[in-house]
Amino acid sequence: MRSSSLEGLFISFEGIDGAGKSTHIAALADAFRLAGRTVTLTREPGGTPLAEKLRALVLNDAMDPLTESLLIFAARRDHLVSVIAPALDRCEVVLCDRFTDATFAYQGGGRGFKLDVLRTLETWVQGENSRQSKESSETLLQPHLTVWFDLSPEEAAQRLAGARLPDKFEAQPVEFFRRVAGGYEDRLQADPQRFARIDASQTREAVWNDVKQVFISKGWLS
Ligand SMILES: Nc1ncnc2c1ncn2[C@@H]1O[C@H](COP(=O)(O)OP(=O)(O)OP(=O)(O)O)[C@@H](O)[C@H]1O
Ligand SMILES: Cc1cn([C@H]2C[C@H](O)[C@@H](COP(=O)(O)O)O2)c(=O)[nH]c1=O
Repeated sequence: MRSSSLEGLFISFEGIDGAGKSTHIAALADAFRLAGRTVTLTREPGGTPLAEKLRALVLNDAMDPLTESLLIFAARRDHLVSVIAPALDRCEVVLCDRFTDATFAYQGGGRGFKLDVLRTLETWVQGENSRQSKESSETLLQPHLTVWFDLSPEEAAQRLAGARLPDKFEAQPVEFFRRVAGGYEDRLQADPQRFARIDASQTREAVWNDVKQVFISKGWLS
């Protein structure tokens, strides 16, 4: 496979827990490497030593939604300035397992936390000197593409049942994940050009074909 562009590419992967993101991110990384690109494979919350410490708190400790949102955005800021922005400046492909859409979906949709506060945090964290060379400080640094693995909460719960010990979010009821999915839908409606929605209820092979097709149609893989 050949990649047609040597611009930095920032791609995020989203979906409720168990939707099947992780299954395909590693395969995409391989496809981009085969195309001659350098890939930074990372995740949120996490991706730096500091952000991974914050991840452990967010995934395991009880806290109110504002505390949770502040910790997630603090982790994101550290991740952006020390990993994502430098990789984009080196024209790498950044594949990020979750990004800010997850905060709007989980904290905004799932927890019902104030969207205006999340928007303010998004502007602070992604707007200020996130990237040195290309973007102006007034532009929010957002993924070029967000791949949303769309799966019903019931199917996702079935896939996760017995697969691993559930963390704080995975232990939430189906109704929570219905609200999370609603949060993703709202983000897609607000910025449809950025999103590729994948029917994640298909077989692994069919999902992979759909994911690959999205990247081929953009000219990023062939
Ligand atoms: N298309 C599929 N059909 C059936 N099972 C699948 C499919 N894709 C993935 N799985 C299985 O579902 C489970 C969840 O997949 P995976 O870990 O990739 O999801 P995820 O979206 O990364 O979840 P999380 O965000 O919670 O880490 C795994 O056991 C995986 O093997
Ligand atoms: C980025 C982000 C994540 N979360 C939640 C979503 C998941 O339940 C976990 C991360 O686990 P994964 O196995 O790595 O997907 O964290 C969140 O609530 N808010 C966020 O912004």
